[in-house]
Amino acid sequence: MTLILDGKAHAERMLAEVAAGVADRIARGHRPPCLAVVLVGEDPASHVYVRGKVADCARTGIRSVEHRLPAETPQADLEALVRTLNTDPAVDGILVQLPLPAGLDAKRVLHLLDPAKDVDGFHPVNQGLLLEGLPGLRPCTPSACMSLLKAHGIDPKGTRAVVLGRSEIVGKPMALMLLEAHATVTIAHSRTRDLPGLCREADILVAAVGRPGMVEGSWVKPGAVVIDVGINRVEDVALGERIFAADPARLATLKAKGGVLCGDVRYAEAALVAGAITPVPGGVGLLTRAGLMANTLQACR
Ligand SMILES: NC(=O)C1=CN([C@@H]2O[C@H](COP(=O)(O)OP(=O)(O)OC[C@H]3O[C@@H](n4cnc5c(N)ncnc54)[C@H](OP(=O)(O)O)[C@@H]3O)[C@@H](O)[C@H]2O)C=CC1
Ligand SMILES: Nc1nc(=O)c2c([nH]1)NC[C@@H]1CN(c3ccc(C(=O)N[C@@H](CCC(=O)O)C(=O)O)cc3)C=[N+]21
Ligand SMILES: [Mg+2]
Repeated sequence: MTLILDGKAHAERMLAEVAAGVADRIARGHRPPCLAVVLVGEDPASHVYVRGKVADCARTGIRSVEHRLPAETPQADLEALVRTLNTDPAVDGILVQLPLPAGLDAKRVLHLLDPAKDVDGFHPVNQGLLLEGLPGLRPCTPSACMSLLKAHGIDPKGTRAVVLGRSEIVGKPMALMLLEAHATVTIAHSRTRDLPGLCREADILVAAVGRPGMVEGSWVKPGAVVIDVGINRVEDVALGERIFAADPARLATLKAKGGVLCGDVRYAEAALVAGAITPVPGGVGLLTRAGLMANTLQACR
């Protein structure tokens, strides 16, 4: 039997814990934690994610303040906003939604953040603390994945872990956290040779690539734990017919609605082989949001 690692259920547990922490602070006379969300431009997916984050704030008692800027905002104006939020004592956490519109330099903005308010864990100081194995604000997606493993009694110690993707926000920090948990970690990327063969050696396989259905069932070692971070919208029916060969319901939805969400893993195929697997949607995405709430409470404390 394949264990479905239910992100929704675990996100609920994480949110309940944050809500209790917030309530406790308020009961002790503190103001609620406050998260400032900076959203530049009109990327529809970013708007959906930000709406989700604001909803999670409301649920946990965290105050959220949205700053929406037009896509044409000059770099200097965005940086001025970040400086203002850095020094605003009413703001505990700052999230600059990525990707930024073309023409804006995300790295410069992230380096400017007060590390103590960097609830995404993207500032070099927080990255450095993670590298050193010290406490700090850690990236939400990989920490939520670790929390999900822990909640299901899955201990990475001694296992072979393969992380597909080496981005600053998912792949690299995920690999560091698995390493910290005593896995033997391989990081793969677009230049890696024989990806299928490498994946077949993984006891824990994390896919964070951004290519719908890239990981086929035949790439998964029997009994492996599969964590699918990818969130991709598939609209192309020809692509859907390939990646959803084992998933007629998903293919039907794609045809009926003109689009469907899909991870980097072919869920229906992989679930037949894996010992445990996260679905998309209903997996890591919701946990990332819950992780952000936990980081905001931590930043406030
Ligand atoms: N669930 C959640 O909360 C979140 C989900 N995501 C999703 O996760 C996915 C990855 O996001 P992110 O890390 O930001 O992506 P990036 O685009 O920043 O990085 C993608 C990584 O995948 C590698 N890659 C791309 N194509 C291939 C290939 N054909 N074979 C092997 N490796 C490949 C790239 O390699 P190289 O470095 O060589 O270019 C790169 O390291 C996306 O679908 C994104 O939407 C992201 C953040 C949070
Ligand atoms: N500064 C910054 N921090 C981020 O954490 C960040 C970001 N920028 N840019 C984009 C990625 C992506 N991301 C997701 C958050 C929630 C879901 C989520 O809630 N997913 C649900 C619903 C998916 C849907 O309906 O679209 C699910 O998987 O079930 C997904 C993806 C955060 N990111
Ligand atoms: Mg990226």
